[in-house]
Amino acid sequence: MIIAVDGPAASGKGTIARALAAHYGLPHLDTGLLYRAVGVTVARNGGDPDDPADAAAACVFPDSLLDDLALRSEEAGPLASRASRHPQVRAALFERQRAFARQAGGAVLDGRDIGTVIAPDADAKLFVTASVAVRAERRHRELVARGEPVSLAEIAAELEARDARDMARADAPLRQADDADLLDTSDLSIGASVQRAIALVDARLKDRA
Ligand SMILES: Nc1ncnc2c1ncn2[C@@H]1O[C@H](COP(=O)(O)OP(=O)(O)OP(=O)(O)O)[C@@H](O)[C@H]1O
Ligand SMILES: Nc1ccn([C@@H]2O[C@H](COP(=O)(O)O)[C@@H](O)[C@H]2O)c(=O)n1
Repeated sequence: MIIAVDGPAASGKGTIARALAAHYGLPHLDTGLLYRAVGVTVARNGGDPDDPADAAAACVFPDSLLDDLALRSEEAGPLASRASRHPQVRAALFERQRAFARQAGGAVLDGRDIGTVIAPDADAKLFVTASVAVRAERRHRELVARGEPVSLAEIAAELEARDARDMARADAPLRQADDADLLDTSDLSIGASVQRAIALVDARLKDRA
């Protein structure tokens, strides 16, 4: 069984994807981390994430980088978003994600193009969203707890700019797949969001049985 979870930045898709993976006993891949690894590698190489050659050269990185806390920083999101616009970067990361999705027994993947490009044949697809204000508050709380001093206004502006860039790119833009279920978590707790996600996936699986 393949479950695709897509949505804009800080919508809660990673939280939901991890919970679904635990619930159904499936492995989980946070595909945003791969793009964050590319963005951070470009920066560490002294390159420009807007330059296709610099970004493509950063697609080879050690797996250990995926555990680096720098990838979870506020700066890494925009770097990833800028690098991820280039078709060369998307092509370089495609097979790794596709193979993860197709492994025996299935998987849960979250990102921006899982339901549309990486696993268009997924058994269940969720498009997780929330208002910008709610997403900014959640991300702000997270960063403050980690000791990263960023203002709420700065976070909201960064989220909006990143979503606009992710939706506007020509290759694999952020969008809800035609057959994805929309899950707006703006007014839902984490627990309620997860319960709703499980109900939506169960309904899709029942339809397919
Ligand atoms: N329904 C919810 N209610 C309150 N907080 C939530 C909810 N869902 C997620 N959060 C919190 O919001 C923050 C962002 O959630 P999460 O990391 O799952 O989002 P994401 O969409 O995967 O983000 P990213 O785009 O950075 O990968 C986290 O601190 C998480 O604990
Ligand atoms: N499937 C994906 C996943 C991510 N991206 C890009 O990476 C950025 C960071 O992703 P997070 O989920 O960690 O926030 C994101 O803004 C996208 O530009 C992608 O293109 N495709």
